[in-house]
Amino acid sequence: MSGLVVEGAEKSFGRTGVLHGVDMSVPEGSLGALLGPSGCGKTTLLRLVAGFERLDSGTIRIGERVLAQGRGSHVRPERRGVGVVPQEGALFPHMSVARNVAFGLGRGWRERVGGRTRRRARIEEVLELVGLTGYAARMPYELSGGQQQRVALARALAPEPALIMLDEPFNALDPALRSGLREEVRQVLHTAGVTALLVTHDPEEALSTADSVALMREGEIMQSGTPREVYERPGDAGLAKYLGETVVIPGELGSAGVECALGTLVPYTEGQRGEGSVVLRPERIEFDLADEVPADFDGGVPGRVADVVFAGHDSVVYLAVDGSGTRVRARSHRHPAPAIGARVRIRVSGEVAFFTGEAARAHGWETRPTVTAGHS
Ligand SMILES: Nc1ncnc2c1ncn2[C@@H]1O[C@H](COP(=O)(O)OP(=O)(O)OP(=O)(O)O)[C@@H](O)[C@H]1O
Repeated sequence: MSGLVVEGAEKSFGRTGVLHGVDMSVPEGSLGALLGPSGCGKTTLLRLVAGFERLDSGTIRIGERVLAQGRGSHVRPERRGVGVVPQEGALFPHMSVARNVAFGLGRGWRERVGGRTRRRARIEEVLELVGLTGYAARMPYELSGGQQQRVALARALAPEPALIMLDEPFNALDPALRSGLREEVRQVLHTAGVTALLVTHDPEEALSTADSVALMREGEIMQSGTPREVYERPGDAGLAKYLGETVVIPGELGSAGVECALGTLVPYTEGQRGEGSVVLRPERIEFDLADEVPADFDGGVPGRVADVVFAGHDSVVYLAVDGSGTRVRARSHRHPAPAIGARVRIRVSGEVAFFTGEAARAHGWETRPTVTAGHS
């Protein structure tokens, strides 16, 4: 295995502790995302891995090759075999695309093979990889923002690095371009088979692009896993809210499961017995119109449609649970959308999160609308 491994990384600037024992890994040939809100320490970790900053303690290695260990051992950035695609303005404006891409190719690449230099062949190879064959003679100002980022990626890939890091690479692009380029970059990295780390504060970007996600908060990795694992099984309420829309309702954990307004639900968390918060995704709340349910069906809880909001490809449906004063937000693909006032039976599919104490708090860094059950 020669993926990236970070163990116990600590870093302070003066008296300000920024990283507090970061453990993270990206398996060889995969794309990992380092995801967290602004100021949590992502750039600091990227700079430590690239060798632009020195560790206070901990280890950074690629496979068995140690790049940095504590304050003592520090391989110089140019010897690390780590490529970085910076945020924006990444290209040298006075150099052609070919010269930009060739920038990191040292002497070894001047050797001639079959009548042309390895350098020339490599430039063509990486430009083809990023879909820019024929652009070698162009100047950066002749390219769109998306094309410039693809050249920056080609430049980082050219010297065949052991690791490539992308620092918020899509930030400067308009949203319409972003998702297309993300998908292209994902494919280029997989085709190249290079180990890569995407640094971003955008949950959707991390979840849709990476093979694995490490969630950073205040200088610590709070949770790591596949995008599906961290989205479906967040480690606390704050992480749940940061990663997507949530429904939060009060509940109590007993021997049969969590008792709450939506019935007795099965928790995946190992919460303590007693009162706390049930946290789930709106798309896990399902409902049937009461007149479609057989009279003897007693699953779910009864309620009514309190409101319906058109959301393009689906609808947001607010459901009021009978006798509890609880209103929850669900999503529905029904056409036509259910009528306001319609009687329903509400069910929850799968397991839910149940958090108590500190884990139930939101930490105030969620980026998405939170729908806490209100009273109707
Ligand atoms: N050279 C430095 N000297 C002093 N403080 C620093 C230095 N670099 C970073 N910091 C501090 O470390 C903290 C983390 O910064 P960092 O840039 O790593 O966060 P980030 O998660 O990358 O944020 P962003 O997404 O906004 O770039 C911040 O409080 C920042 O002010």
